[in-house]
Amino acid sequence: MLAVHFGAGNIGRGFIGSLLSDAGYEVCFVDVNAEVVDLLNGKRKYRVVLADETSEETTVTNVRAINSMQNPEKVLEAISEADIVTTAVGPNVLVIISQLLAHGLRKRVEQTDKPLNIIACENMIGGSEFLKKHVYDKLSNDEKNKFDQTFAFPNAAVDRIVPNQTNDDKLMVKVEPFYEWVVDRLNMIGDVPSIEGATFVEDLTPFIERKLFTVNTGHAACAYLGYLAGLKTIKDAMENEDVFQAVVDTLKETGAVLVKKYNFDSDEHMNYVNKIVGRFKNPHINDEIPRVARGPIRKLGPNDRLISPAVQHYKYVNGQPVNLAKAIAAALNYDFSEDEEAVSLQSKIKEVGYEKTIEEICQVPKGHPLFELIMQKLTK
Ligand SMILES: NC(=O)c1ccc[n+]([C@@H]2O[C@H](COP(=O)([O-])OP(=O)(O)OC[C@H]3O[C@@H](n4cnc5c(N)ncnc54)[C@H](O)[C@@H]3O)[C@@H](O)[C@H]2O)c1
Ligand SMILES: O=P(O)(O)OC[C@@H](O)[C@@H](O)[C@H](O)[C@H](O)CO
Repeated sequence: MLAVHFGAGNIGRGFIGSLLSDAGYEVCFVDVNAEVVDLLNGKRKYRVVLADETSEETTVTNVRAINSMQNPEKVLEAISEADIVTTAVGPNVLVIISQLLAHGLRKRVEQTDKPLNIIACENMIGGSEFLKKHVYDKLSNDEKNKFDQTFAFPNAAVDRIVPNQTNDDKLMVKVEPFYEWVVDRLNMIGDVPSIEGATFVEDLTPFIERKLFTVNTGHAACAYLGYLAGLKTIKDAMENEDVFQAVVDTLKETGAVLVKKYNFDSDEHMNYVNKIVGRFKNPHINDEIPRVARGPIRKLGPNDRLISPAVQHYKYVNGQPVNLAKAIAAALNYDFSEDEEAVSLQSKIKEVGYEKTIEEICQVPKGHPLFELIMQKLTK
């Protein structure tokens, strides 16, 4: 069995690649990082180390890699032979890989009608659907019909904190022990694969919203408020009393939305929240704030971890999402000079002001109560 996985980065090697290899797949990574590709092809294995008191180590074997810049035709071949395709490249890069994927799938349908699932493992709602849209934009109507019979793009939620790696062994990945991979079973094609550690569910929406609006909202609040407080890592920020309290209060707001919307048991949800807060405090992980804060324009988008739960708060809960608004204001002020999106966000604010930026990037119109609340937090 062959798995083609786009993105041999933190989550690609540290989570998805590792689970797929354990499930018996040969994992063929596709990446543009020549160093990582060459190392994977040289060693054909890498180490995954748990970030806890055990430092338990496993070796992921049966792996290889293709440099998609140098050898795009090899990627097409691999896609033709694949039993599953997965990605963990970041939402913006999905648009870029959709070109090669479309070519690969075209080549594949000429050779076989074997069904194939393509699963985007990104932190976004509807990631695989988004990738499908970009692939389908490149197809004729005939091709679209053929693809509909053969390929599926089930959405997924992925959860495992994998910080940026600074190990001497460039392939080794240090990961937290916790992980969760949930895939939308109803939108799959063919047999559901047997992958230990992956869960296939009939309704993904509660899972992805619970994950994104708890783990990622909490993470984002911690990172943006921690950055403004001059702190360096997520753990440092969680040790700061004000940031810690703001994270907990923000998660109470998203929790209220989720409990009401999905009828979750509120005690069980609080246990979930407490577990996540514990994960942020993991002393064995050195997760720097810029990794978690990366891409503030994406994170301030209307369907992402800050704006979506804040807007939904008005629908499902009485009262105002004051803590979410505080985190949104902190995100708007994120000015880290090494983050491209932070730089363009700040120049946009300078050029058109906060009001237009909130309307255009967050898509919260003037007149919406959230708009006023964010403006209040910005001037405080
Ligand atoms: N790290 C985590 O804790 C974590 C957890 C859950 C989900 N995710 C999600 O996984 C995705 C990847 O995150 P990450 O932390 O692994 O990032 P990363 O930067 O470590 O990995 C991304 C990889 O994609 C590669 N890449 C870039 N352009 C490419 C292209 N055109 N073709 C093929 N590969 C390309 C990069 O070289 C890199 O190896 C993101 O959507 C992120 O939100 C991350
Ligand atoms: O990957 P991003 O940029 O969407 O978000 C940064 C972190 O919050 C994220 O990578 C978490 O570590 C991960 O989602 C945990 O499962």
